[in-house]
Amino acid sequence: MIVGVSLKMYFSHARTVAWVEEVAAILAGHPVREAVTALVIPQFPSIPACLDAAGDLAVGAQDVATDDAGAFTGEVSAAVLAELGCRFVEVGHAERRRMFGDTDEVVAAKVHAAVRNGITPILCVGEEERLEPADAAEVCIRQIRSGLSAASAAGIVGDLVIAYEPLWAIGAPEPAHPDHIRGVCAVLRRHLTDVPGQTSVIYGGSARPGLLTQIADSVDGLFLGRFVHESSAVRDILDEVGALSA
Ligand SMILES: O=C[C@H](O)COP(=O)(O)O
Repeated sequence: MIVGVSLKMYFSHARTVAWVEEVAAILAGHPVREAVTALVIPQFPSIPACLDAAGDLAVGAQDVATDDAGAFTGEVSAAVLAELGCRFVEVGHAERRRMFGDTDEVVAAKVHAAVRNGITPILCVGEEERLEPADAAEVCIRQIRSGLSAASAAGIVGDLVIAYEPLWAIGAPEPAHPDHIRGVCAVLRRHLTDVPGQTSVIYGGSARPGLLTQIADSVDGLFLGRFVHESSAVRDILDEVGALSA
């Protein structure tokens, strides 16, 4: 099970590090600590301090450059993220696609940059408007094929996490209905059996404690945001993982 958290741009640096220290302590004392991949994705400047405080928590980045080095002012390369110790990088989040112009081509180049530097991409996919699960899955599969196209053309195989995040459920009062999530993610999982490397499907979009229990047969974990800003909510989710595996 993957329990991933993006802190987006919500916290100060001090609060980010304090949150990571709290969650690292919760994880260290939890019986499922060896059965989960728990990861936090802070803002770029907080990454080194988070790595120092993370314990068994993995640390990721919220975005990555398409190129590894050169005249790309303001960008952050996968090479440097790998050098620091980041194991994951988020690519193609809806907010990046919508607000910062990350096209399908850019997303594919960023996935390629991550995998050629040994970092696992968390490729975010999801439909914009509410659709039936089969139609939503079709949109997502198209985004997955496109997102993997550059890495595949280069013959690079690496681990891959697909974050299924229907856009209408991000920042919403409620997550998508469990039946919808299960319907889409089951199709995505079947599709990924043909993709080389270790693949996982996690759900994000107003995810919170209690959801995993309802969708655990169809997902490999959660991608969380606002609803774990209180670190104790991470303990609740780890407890769910424990109950599910009991
Ligand atoms: O990266 C996380 C997702 O976009 C979900 O965020 P949210 O749970 O705050 O809606």
